[in-house]
Order: sequence, then structure tokens, then C-alpha cells
Amino acid sequence: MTSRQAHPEKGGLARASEKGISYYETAGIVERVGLKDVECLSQRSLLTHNSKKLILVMVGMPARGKSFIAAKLYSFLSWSGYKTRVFNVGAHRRSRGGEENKRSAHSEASFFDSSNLEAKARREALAMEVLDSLLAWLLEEEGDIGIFDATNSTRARRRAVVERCGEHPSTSVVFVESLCDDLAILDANMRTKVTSSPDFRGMDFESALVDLRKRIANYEKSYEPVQDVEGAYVKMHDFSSKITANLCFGRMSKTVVPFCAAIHSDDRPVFVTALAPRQHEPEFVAAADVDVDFGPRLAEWWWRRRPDSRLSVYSSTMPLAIDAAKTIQSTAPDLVTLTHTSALNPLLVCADPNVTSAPKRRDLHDRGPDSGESYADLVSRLETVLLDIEASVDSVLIVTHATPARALRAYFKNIRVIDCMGPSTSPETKALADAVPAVLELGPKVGGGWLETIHVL
Ligand SMILES: Nc1ncnc2c1ncn2[C@@H]1O[C@H](COP(=O)(O)OP(=O)(O)O)[C@@H](O)[C@H]1O
Ligand SMILES: O=P(O)(O)OC[C@H]1O[C@@](CO)(OP(=O)(O)O)[C@@H](O)[C@@H]1O
Repeated sequence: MTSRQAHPEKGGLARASEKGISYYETAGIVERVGLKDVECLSQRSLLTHNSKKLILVMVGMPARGKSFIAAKLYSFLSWSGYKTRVFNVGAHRRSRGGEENKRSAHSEASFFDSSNLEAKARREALAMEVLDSLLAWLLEEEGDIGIFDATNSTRARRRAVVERCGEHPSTSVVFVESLCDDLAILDANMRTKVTSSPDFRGMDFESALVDLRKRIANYEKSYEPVQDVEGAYVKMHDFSSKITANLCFGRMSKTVVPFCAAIHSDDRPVFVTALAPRQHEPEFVAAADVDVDFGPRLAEWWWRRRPDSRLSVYSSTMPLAIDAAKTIQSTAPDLVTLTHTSALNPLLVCADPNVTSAPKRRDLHDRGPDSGESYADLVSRLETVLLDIEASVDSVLIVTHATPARALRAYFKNIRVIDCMGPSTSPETKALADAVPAVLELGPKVGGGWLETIHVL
């Protein structure tokens, strides 16, 4: 290797760039060596685009967090603007089981034994009925992403799913598999499951646990993890401590895989607070001039609350938000980490400065008469912050402005972004940039979802 060709990571870059020479200076001179014929590369070029309709097929034994992950993906993808729906085979099985108040035989462990051929055939039929509903919704009701929530634990089942979806060329299938062998995690998951799943309603806790263990043992006998040859997948091992992905490109690699890597089910609160809206923001109301002591009030509240726990603070890059975040950090420099990001800045609106009335309600894609940002643009820049929030195992505090704060809240509460705007939509929305400053606390609920609490500063 000559000095001009030296590899950038091995110290050649500085010398090369001093002379203004590109590392790829020889491009066009060196001959390409038939790479277009390499099979995996041609497959790569076919898969780069987003498919029109995406089907995420959950895979995993019971109590591996499939429904939890499916619900999270639903919140995230809906919030990102995709028309998304979860189709759960367990719910369909129960609704077909008949007996309203009595436990159906279709909920007992023996129903999930693959050597019970009658039950097995019934389970396959139930799964295909649900898949058909999913496909009908995607194709006839213009859905974008369908999430198929079942164990899909054998290769034969997955092949059947892929074949049925393959009848519709606008669809593509990606498996989302959750693998977990850690006994402590499984034990905790099983306890959650028997207390929350309708399959165990009316049973005492210990008998329910025994039955679930038997159900899982039945699945263990026939479980086959997804293999590369089966197609595109994301695998999450032990609560996202390891992620593997195959054939994921486009929207999958840009957002879905990072989201799967971020999520976990640790118990830590997320706090959101917003400075009063400026006059030209769509959320503007004649708010009192409270901004000046916002930072000290926030810091004092935090200090009173839990000075012992670590806190990751994300603020916008507006001066008052930066000041507030720094004031918090000054109270406990060892516990608080700061990130300032323009992703949390107010909605960019290009309004006429002479018009002082509050702008009218806008739709997700409206940019207003003079362009600027739509709510959809805002959501797209907030995505990066949302991934940081989901990934954090420390408490998180977001110091932002009315519109981004309300858009973030929409994710946590599964509300359409446009329905979260405007202070009159709910007390929680009002608390985000009210005349009296407040912090909205979002606490994760066991098994999914977030509980809201308003703290007035
Ligand atoms: N990635 C994961 N790996 C293992 N367990 C998880 C994961 N994510 C969530 N859990 C936990 O698993 C428990 C059971 O989840 P659930 O979604 O009902 O399982 P499944 O649908 O696979 O039967 C929940 O308490 C949830 O917190
Ligand atoms: O047919 P398979 O793929 O096994 O999956 C469907 C079954 O998965 C289960 C496994 O326990 O899902 P869930 O835990 O979501 O209720 C059953 O309820 C449901 O009948």
C-alpha cells in the first residue's frame, strides 16, 4: 500500500487530506471486479426500498414479551405517522372459545401441546383467520403496518404465514423474535402474565403458574428459532441486551431496529416540562411571564423530589431551556447529565409577526400559509429524542416547549398528535406550558403503558 492509498483508520488520512487527495482518488481507474453478480449484493439492492405494506410477525414462546414489544411498536409506528394495528391470536382464540365467564379448554396447557393434533390444527386455523383479518385490513382499509402477535414458533407456521402474505405483492414480512432464557426474567414475566392475562382469570395464583409453566414446556418441545434462510428478522435477546438483524433496510433499519434496541421494561420515570409558548407558536395563549424563574423552580422541585437518583436532562437549544437544564445540573453535578438538542426546539412557524391571534387548528401535514414545519416534520425530528428516552435506564427530564412536549406526550398516551395540541384538550396537555409551570411525570406501568401525574412547580 502506498502512502496515498493508506487506510484512513491506519493514519493515512491526515497526510492525504493535507494535499486535498481523496482516499478514493483511484475511483474510476481501478476496475470493478464483477460484484454485481454476487448474490447477497443483488438481494441487498432489491431490499433497499420500503415496502408499501409491512407485516411484523412476532415470534417467541409465551412470556417472552411479544405482546409488550408489539404494543410498543404500535405506539411508536402510529406516532411516526403509519396506520398501524396489532392483531392478537390469543384474543381471537378466547373470543372463539365461547364461554364468557368460565375458563375455556382452549386456555389450558394441553391445548398448546403439539402432539395433540386436533388442538394443533385448531391453533393453526385460528392463526390463519387472524392473519386474514390483518391482510384484509392492510389491503382494504389502507393500513400501513400490521403486527401479527402469536408465538409463530415453528418454521412450518412461519412458512405458511409468508406464503399467505406473498399472495399480495405489496406486502413484505419481517419477523420480530424475542428470545429469553434467563430464569429470573422468565419467572418475573410469568408472574406478570398470570395476573394480567384473561387466560388465567378466576384461577388461584399458584395453579395459574403451574398451568403457564406446562404451556411453556409444551412450546419448548417444538420451538424453532428463526433462521437466516427464512427471510428478514430482528431478534431481541434477553430484554434487548443483544440485537441481531437480517435483511433489514430502509424504514426497518432506520427506525424499527433502533427502536427495538432501545426499549426495555425497567421502571424509571420520564418527566416532561415546557416553557411558555412564544407568540407565533400555534400553541400560543396569553401566558403569564413565568419564564424568568422557571429554571430555579424546576431545580428546586427536582431537589425536593429525589436528589439521590441519576437524571438525564435533555433540553432544547433555546436560551431559557438551556439555562433551566444547567440550573438543575448545578444542584447535583454528579448525578445529572445534560444534552442540548435542537430536536426539542419549538415548532418552526413562518407566521406574519403582525398577526397576534392564535392560529387555527392544523392537520398533521399542514405547514401553514408561509411554510415552516408541520406536526409531522416535528415528530420526525423528535424521533431521535424518543429513542434516547426509551433507551434510558435513568430517570429522564425533557425541558422543551409546548408543541414538542405535547407531541411527545401523544406517543406515551397513544393519542394522535393533532389531538394532543391546544391547551384545552386535557389537563395534562394544559400543564405542558401553562401560565403556572408544571412537570408532567410519565411512569411506566407493569406490562406496558404509562401513567400520568402533574406536578405544579
Ligand atoms: N424483550 C423482552 N424479553 C423478555 N421479556 C420481556 C421483554 N419485553 C418485555 N418483557 C416482559 O415480559 C412480560 C410478559 O410479556 P408478554 O408481552 O405478555 O409476553 P408474551 O406475549 O410473549 O407472552 C411482561 O411483563 C414484559 O415486561
Ligand atoms: O398459535 P400460536 O402461534 O402458538 O400463538 C397463539 C397463542 O399464543 C399465545 C401463547 O401463550 O399468546 P398470548 O400469550 O399472547 O396470549 C396464546 O394466547 C395464543 O393462543
